[in-house]
Amino acid sequence: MNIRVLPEEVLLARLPVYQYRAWSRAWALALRELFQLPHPSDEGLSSFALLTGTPLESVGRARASAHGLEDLLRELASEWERRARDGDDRCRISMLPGGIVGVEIPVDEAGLRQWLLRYKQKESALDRFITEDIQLLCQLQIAMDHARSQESVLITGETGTGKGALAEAIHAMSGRKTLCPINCTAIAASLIESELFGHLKGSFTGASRDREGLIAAAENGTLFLDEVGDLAPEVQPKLLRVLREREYRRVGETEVRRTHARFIAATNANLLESVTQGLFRADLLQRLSACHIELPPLRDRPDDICLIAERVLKDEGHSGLTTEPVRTLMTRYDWPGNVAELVDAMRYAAVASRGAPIRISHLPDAVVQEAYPPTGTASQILLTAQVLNNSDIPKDHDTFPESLDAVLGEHLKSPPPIANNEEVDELVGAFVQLAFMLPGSAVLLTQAALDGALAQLRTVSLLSELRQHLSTSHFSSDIISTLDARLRVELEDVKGPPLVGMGIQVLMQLLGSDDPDDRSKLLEWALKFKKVVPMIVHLVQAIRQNTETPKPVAVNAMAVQPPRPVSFAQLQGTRDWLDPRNRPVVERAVRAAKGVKRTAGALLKINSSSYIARVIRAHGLQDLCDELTRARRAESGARTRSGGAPRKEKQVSVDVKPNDVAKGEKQDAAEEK
Ligand SMILES: Nc1ncnc2c1ncn2[C@@H]1O[C@H](COP(=O)(O)OP(=O)(O)OP(=O)(O)O)[C@@H](O)[C@H]1O
Repeated sequence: MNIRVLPEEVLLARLPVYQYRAWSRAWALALRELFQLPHPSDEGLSSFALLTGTPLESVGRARASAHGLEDLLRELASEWERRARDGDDRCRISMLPGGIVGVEIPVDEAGLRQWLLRYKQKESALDRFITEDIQLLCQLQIAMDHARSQESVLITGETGTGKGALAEAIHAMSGRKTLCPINCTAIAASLIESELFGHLKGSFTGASRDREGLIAAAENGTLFLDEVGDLAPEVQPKLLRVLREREYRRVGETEVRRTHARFIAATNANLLESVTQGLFRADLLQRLSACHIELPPLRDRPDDICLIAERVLKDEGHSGLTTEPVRTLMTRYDWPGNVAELVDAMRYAAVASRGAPIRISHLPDAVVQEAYPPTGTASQILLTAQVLNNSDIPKDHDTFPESLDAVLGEHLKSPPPIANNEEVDELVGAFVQLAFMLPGSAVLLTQAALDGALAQLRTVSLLSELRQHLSTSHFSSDIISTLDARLRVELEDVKGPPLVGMGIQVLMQLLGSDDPDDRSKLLEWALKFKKVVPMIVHLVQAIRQNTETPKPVAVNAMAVQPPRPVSFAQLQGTRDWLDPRNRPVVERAVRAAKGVKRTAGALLKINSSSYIARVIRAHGLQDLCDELTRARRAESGARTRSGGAPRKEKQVSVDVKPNDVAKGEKQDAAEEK
């Protein structure tokens, strides 16, 4: 339904208007559209209401407003009837083609202004309430019907559903004088009585002068008792008396006073339950709820969410919600804080988006995290991976975030299956890559990656990687500190034999810590970092190569193959040979070598038997070494048997004993320190 009321300036500009022939009783008609038009005539200005005969459809918030217009039309019609009875033939009600009916009543300018003002008051009071929910519309209608009466109104509903706003609207429509609000929770029980009823000087310690209470202040106005469920039990009988007898006494005074205030109370508590528990008087509840309005929570009227959100955004000077995924996400969220929370979230999004269309990443974290299933579950990781793998979304900086939003929105409609650990690991890699690709817009993904990474020990390096990335991109400091905290916890849990290496350095670099305590802690952690050192080394290399702009680097050693040394020569002097992926290179070298120790010693330039022991173990080369030793022994034995000069056997250190390893590692650690 459309309602248009021309602006006052136009109304008063006396523009020409139509001529009419037939008439009908305006208030008997169902309204569809109404205009007020000025009608200049010889006798002066006429007000003109134009309506269609189409039945009123009970949709939209307009219904509540229409109620106000119906009143106005009724007034116009009865005014017309009265004047027609008085023989004023300038009053006309006309039927236009298409069932349009006009009511034309001559009024002077002051009269027109008065009508307009009254209409505007009615219109604007409930205009704040945006809803297409039939239940809420009915409640607003009750509010409107009872606005002008004397009876008390009780507004109930969850926090943020608009109880305070409705109390104000009822007061505005009531035509009463002042609105005096009091929050029954915020005022101490000892003070509330004097606050409400007033007191006499000296009636209690601190009462240094006479004071009128709020009931007196709200004379001929409205007293709004917010959070009435918290009203102190000792005050309840006194308030009951006011409601019953309209009488009260100031504290310390015997004189009985009368009040003509109207009472509106609101609460998010279940007062019936409070009555059962003996916290609230049943008779007071009954008096307060002469008219009871229950505001439904936002989650029960999902269609309102986007309507209200758009209105808030527009009020903030934003163009409004634009993408479907954002709408989907917002309707998935429960909005425990109801409209108040929605209003705050939209104000936040309006700022975060800087005028651009609202995307998922512009919404507050709480909304996103709640609406998407909790990150860190395998299913969530898998979900996003499916999205990444199966969709044709372009992964460029400009369009990717929106298209990802769209695809995620689509996937959210069906719950994803559970992933196994390997999938998780792969997917985490994908996540992190995304985070690299989308600086400033992948908070959701990054958090998922973080949680996914936590699911597996061997992805500890991913955490470091993420940390590095986050610090160079636009993520909020909150996310970074969350990540730091989790990284620390995760590192604490890393088990395994100690290992010296670049881990210490790398971790310090990644965590950027100058604190000596932190450093020694890091050292401890790094010493445990057997498994991930190769990855960290790679990471550092990558970071060094990309100091200016962090590019998408291969972050998950399992999911994405980083550039690796391909020849034995490239392994020289490095510890990359511990990386399992280098096994073929190492194996080739060992096979080609005359002795394992010599080969390793010569090529890797590491004078530590334990280190060699580790490479053998890391690559599962024990069998190969045994085989080589046997072959060499056989060869030298054959040479001796054939009478050749016995050659001095080179020691091939393949029989690695556990003690050797431990000893060597300790030695390595000492050297490294
Ligand atoms: N249907 C609605 N359309 C638009 N805005 C609304 C609607 N309902 C509530 N609001 C707005 O939501 C905000 C919160 O409303 P209000 O403070 O009245 O809620 P409340 O129920 O009194 O909250 P509390 O229980 O926390 O006191 C206000 O800005 C109000 O104008």
